[in-house]
Amino acid sequence: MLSSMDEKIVPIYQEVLARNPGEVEFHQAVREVLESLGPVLVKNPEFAEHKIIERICEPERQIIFRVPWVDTHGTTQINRGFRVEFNSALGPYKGGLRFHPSVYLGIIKFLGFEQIFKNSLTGLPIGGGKGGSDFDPKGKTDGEIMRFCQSFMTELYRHIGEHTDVPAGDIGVGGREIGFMFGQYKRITNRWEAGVLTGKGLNWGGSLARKEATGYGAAFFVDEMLKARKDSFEGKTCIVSGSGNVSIYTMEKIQQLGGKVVACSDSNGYVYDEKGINLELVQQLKEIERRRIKDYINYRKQAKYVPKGNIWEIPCQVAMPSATQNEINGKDAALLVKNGCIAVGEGANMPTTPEGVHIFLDAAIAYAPGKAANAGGVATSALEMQQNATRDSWDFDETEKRLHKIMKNIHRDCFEMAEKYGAPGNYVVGANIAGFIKIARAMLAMGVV
Ligand SMILES: NC(=O)C1=CN([C@@H]2O[C@H](COP(=O)(O)OP(=O)(O)OC[C@H]3O[C@@H](n4cnc5c(N)ncnc54)[C@H](O)[C@@H]3O)[C@@H](O)[C@H]2O)C=CC1
Ligand SMILES: O=C(O)CCC(=O)C(=O)O
Repeated sequence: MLSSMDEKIVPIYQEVLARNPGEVEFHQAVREVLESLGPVLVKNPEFAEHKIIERICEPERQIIFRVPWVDTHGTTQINRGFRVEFNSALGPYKGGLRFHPSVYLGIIKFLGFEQIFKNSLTGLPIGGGKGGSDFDPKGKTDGEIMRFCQSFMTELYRHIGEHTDVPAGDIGVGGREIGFMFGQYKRITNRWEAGVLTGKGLNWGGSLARKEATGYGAAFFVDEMLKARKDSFEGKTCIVSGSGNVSIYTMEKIQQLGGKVVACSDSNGYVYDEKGINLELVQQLKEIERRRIKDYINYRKQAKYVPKGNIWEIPCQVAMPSATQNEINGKDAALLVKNGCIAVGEGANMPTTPEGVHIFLDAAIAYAPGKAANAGGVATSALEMQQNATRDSWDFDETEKRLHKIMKNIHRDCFEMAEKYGAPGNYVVGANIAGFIKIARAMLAMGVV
């Protein structure tokens, strides 16, 4: 248990378990939020009276659809597509699309649920949603990726729009996939509607700094936590798991802030480079050539590759999990703390198991949950929507400056809310309550809908 759940909230959680059987990741995400909300109901009994928590736990709409496509051998393939439109109290549904073989409804619902609170924390007018497919992009040709994306959009297009629901990328969905989906949306609807997707290419409606935003934002958030403890990244040894979009730009910003990243990974293993990870090499291997991280050691003699290794065994002062859910378990968390880790910032969504979170909180290290630390990505997506709506485009520095300010504000709100609710330094409590209260007030104002 992270902490005990308020007795008024226990039946709500039990109802969530009964209504959503087998969706373990969704249960985990709901429980983590509900465990923080007891004191909020004491101060705001109207939230209980109007069943705000029960309503937030039930998606407004869940769409599941067939995605048929033809592979390079002429064989028909069938995948399943999802879009969960979770909560639109604060704005159009907003959240990424994940293409990964592990995707099923429970994963999309956990991500969509997290997204509601994260988007609220940004202070920008965006509701929460998430989507994706069990399609595996690994090893597919560009032609196969294009045909899959076109088929996916051939159903999704009728549910999305700049004022309705605005998807973006997540695991397995980057600039290439967003391009194919935008092209198909434009073709079907006969509309050049920039605001329907974010993460677009820079010469057709995308925003500078969106690609970097999640990673930069996560590093900014950790920098704020360190500053609150009169410390900084300067000279710190850091570990960043993954080697995709979030990981690469987390590493870049850590290096700019004076930290030294010594290891990163992919789903097959990790590389350790005592001289510091060479980012240009990782970008070349992963972003351009789409190769495995093990190839890194072919170009850096002192580096070593550990197949199936556990990256959290490497001693570090700052850990930033940036790959996938539940990648840090209780044992990993205990080892990190024992090895001298003083700060953990989650670039990924829910990368730490409940046991791991409990260990970080008990050890009183600076621990930032994903819904706060990785909010810079979706925040910059909202900035992309602002630029699209005004047919404007800002330069990199301007956009990064806005991102930085948003992350500082999220840090301040979480920090102050944790203090106000009697849990100083607990960013889990701070993020859950700060995110929840804004949505709850909006839902109350809008009546029973
Ligand atoms: N792209 C975005 O803007 C945002 C992404 N996130 C979260 O960040 C995480 C990473 O997403 P992206 O970087 O966008 O995806 P990506 O597809 O660009 O990269 C994912 C990376 O994680 C690695 N990976 C996957 N499973 C792994 C495992 N079991 N062990 C080690 N490495 C593994 C992959 O090899 C790849 O390097 C996800 O949890 C995602 O939900 C959160 C906020 C925004
Ligand atoms: O930019 C977006 O809309 C979504 C980013 C995302 O998927 C996330 O925050 O987990």
